Amino acid sequence: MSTNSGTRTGTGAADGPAVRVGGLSVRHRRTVALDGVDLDLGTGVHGLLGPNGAGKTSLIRVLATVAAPAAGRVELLGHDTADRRSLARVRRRLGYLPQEFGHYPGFTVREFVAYIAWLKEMPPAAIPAAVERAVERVGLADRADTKVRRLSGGMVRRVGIAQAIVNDPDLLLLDEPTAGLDPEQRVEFRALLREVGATATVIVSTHLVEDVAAACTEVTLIDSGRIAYRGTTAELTALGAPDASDPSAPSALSALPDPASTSPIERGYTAALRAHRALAADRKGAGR
Ligand SMILES: Nc1ncnc2c1ncn2[C@@H]1O[C@H](COP(=O)(O)OP(=O)(O)OP(=O)(O)O)[C@@H](O)[C@H]1O
Repeated sequence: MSTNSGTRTGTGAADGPAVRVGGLSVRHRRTVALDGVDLDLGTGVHGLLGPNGAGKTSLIRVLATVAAPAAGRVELLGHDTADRRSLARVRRRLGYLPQEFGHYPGFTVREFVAYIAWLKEMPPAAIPAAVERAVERVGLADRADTKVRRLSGGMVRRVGIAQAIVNDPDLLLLDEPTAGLDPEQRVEFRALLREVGATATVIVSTHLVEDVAAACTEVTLIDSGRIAYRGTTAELTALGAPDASDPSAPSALSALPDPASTSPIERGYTAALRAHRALAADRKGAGR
């Protein structure tokens, strides 16, 4: 199912979706990065796709509470983020890997992840075991005592993932997490995502549609600050290979990329984007 409303509720969360966003607008000076976005996201792994500059990072930064919206309502884990008093409570239950991941190169892997656990106000007695588990889950157990400055770029990225999951977050936000990971690590990482997404709400911004195909239950496609498509991964994939006799198939599918050089989900992505842009152009033409 595809919808432009962006409304899809949680899967089984008794207390409602972890993320509820209404009329969200984000600006960077005169640039409108997000324009009136409505979005509910519940338990599961959600892929956030879209072209460069679509607004993915802007959305993740607001959900991570590191940037404030220009307008709209953002409710995370049942708390309105406009209420400054509830922010600390929300942040304790958040995990966030920024696109530009800042770290302390002089810390060892273990020290750095423990430091983040402390910043997240985890009970001190629980920190050592939580750090070991997080470091192990990203495959860095044998590097736990290595200084971060001595790690490869992909390993540093994995430290970033470890610090994001150390507190077993209920809401995990990952901005381009697989950038720099080798194929073996990407496969492991996808398994980790699915594991975390079984009980938490995971939002992954990525350019790699194969990551989405392998790890995400649902996809949100953003284009020029608006929700262009929402659906399950299977639905987006099916959009790339429609039944030619289906009269409801969007005309945007008529000239999809060559199947020999693209995967079904890549074609689905292109189809969804084109359909959204055609609709937006029609609306603009009709003055709506
Ligand atoms: N600090 C900033 N100052 C000015 N404009 C910005 C800033 N950050 C983002 N923008 C603009 O906001 C829009 C959305 O950017 P954003 O980084 O959210 O997109 P994105 O989908 O994450 O892109 P990418 O896939 O390239 O990472 C773009 O037009 C971008 O140029």
